[in-house]
Amino acid sequence: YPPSTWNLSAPPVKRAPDSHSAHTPTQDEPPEEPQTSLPSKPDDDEGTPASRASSPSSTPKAALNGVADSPAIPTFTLNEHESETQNEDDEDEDDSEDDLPAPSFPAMNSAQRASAAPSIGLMAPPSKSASMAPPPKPSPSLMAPPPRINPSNLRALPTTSSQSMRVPTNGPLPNRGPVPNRGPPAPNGGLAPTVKTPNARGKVLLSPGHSPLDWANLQRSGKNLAGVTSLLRVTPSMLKEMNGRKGKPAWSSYQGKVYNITPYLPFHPGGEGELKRASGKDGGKLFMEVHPWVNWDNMLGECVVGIMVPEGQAPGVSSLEDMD
Ligand code: HEM
Repeated sequence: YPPSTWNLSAPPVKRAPDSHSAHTPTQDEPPEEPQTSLPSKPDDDEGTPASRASSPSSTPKAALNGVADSPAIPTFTLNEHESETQNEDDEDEDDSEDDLPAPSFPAMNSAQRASAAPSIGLMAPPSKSASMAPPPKPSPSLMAPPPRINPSNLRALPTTSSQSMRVPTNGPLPNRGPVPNRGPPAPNGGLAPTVKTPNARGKVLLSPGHSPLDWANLQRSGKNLAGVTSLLRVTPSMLKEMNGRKGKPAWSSYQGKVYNITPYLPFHPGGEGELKRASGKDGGKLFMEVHPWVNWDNMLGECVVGIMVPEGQAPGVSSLEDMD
């Protein structure tokens, strides 16, 4: 830091108490003046020492006015390098340095200037409007939003095929419309069942102890639900006689097997009357029209009587292999 230069140009006697502050010399000046005088300083540094000494723009106006009018005001010059050069050359001529231009601040060899970019000293200071301007905004290219991702690219799974594989959850289920062959079509276009049942699906209110769970428990109870001691060869005439009337059991065939549906009548969710319609004959068609999703053989597995055989064959079946 240039204490020697300061001592040469700033009289300590008339210095203000806070004159040691670096900003003191410029406080007496209009704020615009340093900015107007500074631009000429780098050019002067590049010029010859003679031109710098004679150029009024080589020193701040404070120095020009202060030296002439008020020597008590410390002045500094931007030609610090020149002053130091002269000091090195003429160290003994301390008095002659009073005529030198005021030292620059900060000094050319100061840490402030050393830390700054080398080109700063050669660059013109920004104008007042430029110094007050906000920082430049990033270019639009930097502020561009990220590219939008097409939502269709996020889902690789096909939607149409997966949806087509789904079972409709709130739509009408297949074969859950009105029970066929049960009267004229409904006035509303067949959306509601024509059969008067306690609910829309034609289910009936089962008596206590006849729930599906009760039927399952009954099948596991080991009771003889078929009503026969051995599997029978059932002819069509035999099946027709077992229609549930006159104290006879109700038999019904399904896919070549004959079942005793009598014990299941009070458990049938569709009601006894509906189930009796299949008595004494093949009930497969009615069954499939109403509820093809129901597993007949599983529901009536313990009610198997025998297999259907052509008319004229001897009744009685001795083994299950014949049924399969
Ligand atoms: C003998 C064999 C049969 C068995 C094991 C059987 C079993 C069942 C079962 C488990 C249900 C309830 C279905 C459900 O909740 O999804 C049901 C309902 C019903 N069944 Fe049957 N059924 C048989 C024969 C029949 C026959 C022959 C008819 C008509 C001629 C019939 C008419 C109905 C009706 C109207 C319902 C109520 C509507 C419905 O649940 O969708 N069933 N049956």
